[in-house]
Amino acid sequence: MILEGIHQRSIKRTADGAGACILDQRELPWAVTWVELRSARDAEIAIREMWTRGAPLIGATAAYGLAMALAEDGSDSALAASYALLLEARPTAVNLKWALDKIVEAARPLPVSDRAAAAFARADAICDEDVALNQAIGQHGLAMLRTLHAQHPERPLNILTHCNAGWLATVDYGTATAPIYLAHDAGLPVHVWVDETRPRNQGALLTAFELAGHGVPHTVITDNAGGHLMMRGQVDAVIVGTDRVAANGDVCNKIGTYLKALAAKDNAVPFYVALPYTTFDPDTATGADVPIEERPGEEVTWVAGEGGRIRVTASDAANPAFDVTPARLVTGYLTERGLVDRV
Ligand SMILES: CSC[C@H]1O[C@H](OP(=O)(O)O)[C@H](O)[C@@H]1O
Repeated sequence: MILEGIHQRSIKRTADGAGACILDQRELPWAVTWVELRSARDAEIAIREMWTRGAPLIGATAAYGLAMALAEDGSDSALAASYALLLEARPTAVNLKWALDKIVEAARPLPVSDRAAAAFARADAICDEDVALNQAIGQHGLAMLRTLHAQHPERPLNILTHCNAGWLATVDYGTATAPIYLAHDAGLPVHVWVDETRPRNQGALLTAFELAGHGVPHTVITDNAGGHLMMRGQVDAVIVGTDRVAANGDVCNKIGTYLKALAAKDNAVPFYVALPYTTFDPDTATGADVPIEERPGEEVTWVAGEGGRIRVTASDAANPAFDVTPARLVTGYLTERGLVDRV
């Protein structure tokens, strides 16, 4: 059965306060399965195997993972080992290192006996802040959508999005989806073209789940249809999330984003990137310097489906999980501080 999901917090402290609960997103939309993480290793596995994913949510999950490590062993050596373990879980989303560094900053100056409590409190604050950041992105995005809709008040606004940058990629609300949720709730008529986003289909499986749950009109499309729709004037704006924006404004995001940006440029469709400050990486000069995760080829040759997975080819497969969209193709960056044309 295909379920629908109204937005909610996608990560929570366990009832005993000693762990973290996450949704196992590999099961969506067929099942809503909450999983308890009880150690840094649990968190590392959940991130690496994409039980939980999305740049800000990866950061929040790693933050709790490091807090759990400190509860087990608060020593400097254990902290360093768990930091390294979690940092290696996935290389591209800068939020992972950002969150781990915040936990170290909060805990390391304290006596060993006080470190775990401070780390859990900081992880809680990272989650609360992410929700507020995304709500602010949503408000600024809503203003932008109102301006766009004023150009075509007679019909809904058609927005195209890629992958999942929704509440399932963050602690709540999402980044690219926050303006969409707020527009829908404010009565601004919107329709979303949802890129399926091969090979893991985060769009078809997760974004569709989210939008259906919120009652937002949407249509799932193949990744290759976006350019055609833009050429036919059926896309008013593209809004995507990001895993890392470099100092020069280059945007690293799910594989296929760059091709959408090229099509948008060619068809004069505004291309917006929604991000909180935690996804901006001033220490990485350009997109060329961002580590691009290479995931297992099996994600290309096997397809997840209700009741299991089917193999679609016996061939080898390459699976770069992200690409880089040059800043020159970005119309604007939708941040918690507003819509800016450069970062
Ligand atoms: C709001 S960040 C969402 C970002 O993360 C996704 O990657 P993954 O599903 O592999 O974690 C994708 O790049 C989204 O744009």
